[in-house]
Amino acid sequence: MEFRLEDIDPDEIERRLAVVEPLTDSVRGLIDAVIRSEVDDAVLDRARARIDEITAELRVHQKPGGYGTPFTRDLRGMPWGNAATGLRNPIAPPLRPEHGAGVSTGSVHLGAAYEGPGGLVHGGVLALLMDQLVGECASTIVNMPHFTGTLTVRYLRPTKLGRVDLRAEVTGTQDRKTFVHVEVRDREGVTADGEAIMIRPKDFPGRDEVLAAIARTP
Ligand SMILES: CCCCCCCCCCCCCCCC(=O)SCCNC(=O)CCNC(=O)[C@H](O)C(C)(C)COP(=O)(O)OP(=O)(O)OC[C@H]1O[C@@H](n2cnc3c(N)ncnc32)[C@H](O)[C@@H]1OP(=O)(O)O
Repeated sequence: MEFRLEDIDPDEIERRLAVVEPLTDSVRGLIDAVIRSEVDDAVLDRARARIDEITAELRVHQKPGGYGTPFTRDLRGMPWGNAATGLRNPIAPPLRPEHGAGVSTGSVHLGAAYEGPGGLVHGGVLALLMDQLVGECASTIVNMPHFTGTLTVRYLRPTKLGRVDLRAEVTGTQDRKTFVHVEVRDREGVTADGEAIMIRPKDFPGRDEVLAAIARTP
């Protein structure tokens, strides 16, 4: 877990998102089209060549490693490379969690890119989404970043591709540990649930900046 302060204002965040969110959405569309296209091999070959050209163009100037977790002085997070929520990550569905009193929720549309057994959501994808939501739930409610120490998942019945809703709730805290219950539903009801033990790490890169930003936020 590495946090990095990036001192930009809300207008600059919106400006960047106005450019990258449509790009990310286009690539999500591309991923879905590659999986489901039934065009002939020549068309697929031409598509590959054009995609390779675009990839080369984007690689001219790149960050080393991952995108990281920048945040602003007023603690607005920009984890745009995150595998579950990243607004610059076409692999992310993306989950957009909302946080209330002790509860976090989020809904996603899981299409062909998230399939495990035919027509059903991959169990690892559900664990990914649960992991993210319990992480944000514990971090937001206790107001400090938390790592997942243990996440136990019970797959109760198959989850159909399509709309999936998640809900996480803090059930207790003990020193640096926060306990979170999480549930997943498809259109027919609960399909999986989980229990997480979230740990507030003693130290992590950017900790002092995060603490200063928390102190500044009302
Ligand atoms: C608004 C403010 C926020 C700002 C906004 C930020 C938002 C931020 C959102 C982040 C959202 C991320 C969402 C993605 C969630 C992931 O994906 S996190 C990535 C997956 N998890 C990991 O990589 C964790 C890897 N493990 C570790 O780094 C370390 O083992 C840990 C978990 C930090 C614990 O290390 P530690 O602090 O040295 O632990 P330690 O002192 O040995 O033990 C402390 C206590 O925890 C218990 N414990 C330790 N390890 C475990 C374990 N694995 N399982 C259960 N219990 C354990 C110990 O038994 C001990 O309990 P007590 O004896 O006190 O009762």
